[in-house]
Amino acid sequence: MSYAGLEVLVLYNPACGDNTAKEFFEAHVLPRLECSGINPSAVVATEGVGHAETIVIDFLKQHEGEVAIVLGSGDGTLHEIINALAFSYPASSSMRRAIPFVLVPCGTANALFSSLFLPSKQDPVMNRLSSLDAFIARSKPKPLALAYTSLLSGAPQHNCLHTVISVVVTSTALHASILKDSELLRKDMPGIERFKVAAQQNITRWYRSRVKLLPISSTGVVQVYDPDTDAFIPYQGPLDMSASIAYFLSTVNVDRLEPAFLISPLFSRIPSHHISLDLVIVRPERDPTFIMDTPTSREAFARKTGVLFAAAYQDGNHIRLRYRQDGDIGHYDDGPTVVEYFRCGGWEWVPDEADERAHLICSDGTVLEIAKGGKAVCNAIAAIPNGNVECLVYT
Ligand SMILES: Nc1ncnc2c1ncn2[C@@H]1O[C@H](COP(=O)(O)OP(=O)(O)OP(=O)(O)O)[C@@H](O)[C@H]1O
Repeated sequence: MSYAGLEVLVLYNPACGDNTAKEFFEAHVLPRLECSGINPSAVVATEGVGHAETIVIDFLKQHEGEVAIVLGSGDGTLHEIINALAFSYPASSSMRRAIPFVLVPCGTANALFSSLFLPSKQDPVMNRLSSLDAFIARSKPKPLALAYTSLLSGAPQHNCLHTVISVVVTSTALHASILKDSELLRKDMPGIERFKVAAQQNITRWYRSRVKLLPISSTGVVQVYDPDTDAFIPYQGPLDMSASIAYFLSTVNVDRLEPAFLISPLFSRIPSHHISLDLVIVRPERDPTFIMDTPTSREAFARKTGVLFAAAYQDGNHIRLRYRQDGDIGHYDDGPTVVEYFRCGGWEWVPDEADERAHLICSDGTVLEIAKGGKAVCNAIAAIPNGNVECLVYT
């Protein structure tokens, strides 16, 4: 296979994960490219937040032909780049460009990489080079699905104040709180343990909100996972719910947020044939022993959330947990599921004005805030809306 005419940008974030991207690129990535006869047009290290966007946009302006981006980072840097392609890349009606990414996981969680590549090789270095090897072998890159979220102002106008695209996760509630608080711990805890510490800090919070589930646009249906049949079935419940919510998280492209934390395991086990996202919700009010929202009931429920997370680390087993009549949770044959696992076209989240933490929203680790009285609307989409760029990944 020839690489003639292909312009390769090698880009890494030296500050992601445990700060070793530079060493990894110098020791493994650059030599491998050289051995394969691929001479990058540029090798650049990011210098701070937002720098990756500028580098990529400038590179694309300078190189109008076929390109590939070898990216050493976590999910956050990829998120920055995709949002720059969506919102800062100049519109050109004449040319639609494919931007394939070669992912070299150097970040903290690397959710996308860990979902795409299950560890198959003995050698962890070789595992990290899997996307690079696919690129060198010139395999066909596959398109990335996206979730498009609009943050709207309050009624009656509902003006769009901000839009953001996620390539991994869009969440509110506990996960958004974890991401907000874990960032403060990054310096002392470069690894995934900071997510666990932040989870403990937030485990007793509930979030008051109105939620609307949006159907998959090609079928008009919202699906829910049925553990009895181990399949998705049409959801017959109300699409609109007002509730206290402990956990609310949707994913595209991934079944996990960390190599072992399979929060949306059905993404890979029961693949969707439509443009959709997987949505995991935990509403404590489904607990048969729930009477009212008090500090004591939140404390008691926090233990169940702990069990649920532990099960997510055990091959995504949380989706089969059910309540017994006495409120105990386990892998029982009947009883309400602890998790509601939906496959839908999107969702709306309208936080209760008085609940400040319910206004947080996380998009691939970036935490944003919904305006007072406003709402967030998230939709699964196949491609960047301006239609100029298609994002792909070598697998
Ligand atoms: N030189 C730099 N110094 C400090 N921060 C940087 C630098 N370059 C990029 N960044 C920022 O680092 C942040 C984190 O990067 P990234 O998401 O790639 O890694 P991570 O958070 O460790 O991994 P993950 O998202 O998989 O958990 C990004 O928001 C990016 O803007």
